[in-house]
Amino acid sequence: MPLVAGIDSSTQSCKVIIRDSATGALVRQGRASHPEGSEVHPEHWWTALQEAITDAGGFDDVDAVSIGGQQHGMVCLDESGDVVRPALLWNDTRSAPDAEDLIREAGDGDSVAGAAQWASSTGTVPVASLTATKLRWLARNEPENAARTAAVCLPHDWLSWRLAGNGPGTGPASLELLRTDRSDASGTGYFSATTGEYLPEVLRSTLGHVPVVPTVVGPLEVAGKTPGGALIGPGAGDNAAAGLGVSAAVGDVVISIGTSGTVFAVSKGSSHDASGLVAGFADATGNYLPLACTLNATRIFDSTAALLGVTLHELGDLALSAPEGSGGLTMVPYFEGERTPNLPNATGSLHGLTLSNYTPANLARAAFEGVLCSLADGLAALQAQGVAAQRIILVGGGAQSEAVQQIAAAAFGVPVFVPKPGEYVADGAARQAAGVLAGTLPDWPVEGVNVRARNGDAPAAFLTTYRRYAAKAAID
Ligand SMILES: Nc1ncnc2c1ncn2[C@@H]1O[C@H](COP(=O)(O)OP(=O)(O)O)[C@@H](O)[C@H]1O
Ligand SMILES: O=C(CO)[C@@H](O)[C@H](O)COP(=O)(O)O
Repeated sequence: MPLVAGIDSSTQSCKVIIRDSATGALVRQGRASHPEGSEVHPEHWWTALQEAITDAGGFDDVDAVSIGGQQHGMVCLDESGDVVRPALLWNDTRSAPDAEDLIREAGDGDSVAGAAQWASSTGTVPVASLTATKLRWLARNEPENAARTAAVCLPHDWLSWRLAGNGPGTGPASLELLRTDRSDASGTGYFSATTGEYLPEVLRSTLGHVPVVPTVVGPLEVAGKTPGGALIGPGAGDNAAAGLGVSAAVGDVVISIGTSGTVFAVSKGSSHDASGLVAGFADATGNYLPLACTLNATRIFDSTAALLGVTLHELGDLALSAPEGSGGLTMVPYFEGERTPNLPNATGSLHGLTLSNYTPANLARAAFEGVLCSLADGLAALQAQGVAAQRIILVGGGAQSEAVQQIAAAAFGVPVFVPKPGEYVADGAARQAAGVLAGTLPDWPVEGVNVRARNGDAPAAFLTTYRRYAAKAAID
């Protein structure tokens, strides 16, 4: 049977999965790390992709490949195809004032009217994560780099273009070969998920001119070919790819716990949340993907484990040894500022300390409860937009932790399904590649376990306490 490859070029690493296109059986896999930071030169992603492909045994026998990538990152190319400056990533908050300006401008000085206008035209109210706000930042702070920018694309678009043999020095004609898909384009702020069209007026008002942007190809269309002859699929934003990887259907809400925390659902209709909590993205199949994204997820576990001098596994054990509610400790995890709610300058906080509850176990549990409560707020925002949540599907690196699974079930108040450990973004990309080969998406099995909260399906009391302190953080 033909083999297909799926790639997840995420914030922290690059993962390659090779599967049998008919059965979905795992054949080989590989990975490589990305550098830290919210400003990264795309060449590092290309190097990591080469390493991960080699680690996975190469692509010589692979017939089709698709890439899922971290969303929103601003990749600027000059006329010759060279990268103009390091990419600003989704978690870089320096363009927060530009997001505010864009909202105010759309409402002729009235931010409420401006937010409604953005929600209606693009589906999403701008925050610092969106590519459009980064373009405005570039034009304002580095006008010479903005003027040199002949094309703008996203991490997955750029990697697909490199995989097709384009790159630095391939010239202006090669810029016309940039391809993307609707799911990733919908996270730029200069594309309407509803009409499927770019908004050149937004590009002009942010960058100062209209650059080349990747052509948007259909869900199973061929976007190019590798020099070795493998078909390149359209790819997708990583969240949309994860939706494909777990075969999410209407009624499922996927919660991904990685560097970002995301809460999203496949929906038949577009969403236009003027409050800005829910982004009105598109999915990778022709439907929509209303999504709430937080900036603070597994890095809170990483930093708490480092502080306590334990491994992540030990951190989970410690958390599970503490009582629900962490003995009265509450962590609001806005360590890196926050995107949902939109508080780019916020900091994290720890509340309810007493001499008796200040223990490693309570601190560990408070970190998990804080992150999962912030995602419960994202879930509530989706539900407020009319999304039905019959089941949560938990994915991402953090989902492998038993503490995350247990506390998620208590915080969300909805049955939780945890697919067996895997790389669901790369799997979704591989499933898309198989669809490109066959003309239709294959049905690949998704095995996993159901996790129920000990106290049934009512959200736990610690969520109420968390919300009180999170509201305080919003006022501060
Ligand atoms: N047992 C665990 N407990 C908690 N977190 C974990 C565990 N195993 C992995 N992780 C977290 O998973 C994260 C990586 O997840 P991943 O989804 O690959 O991230 P990204 O897609 O953002 O690069 C790491 O930051 C790590 O903290
Ligand atoms: O900004 C968003 C979604 O809007 C993030 O979900 C990024 O797409 C990064 O994802 P991870 O690397 O954390 O998986």
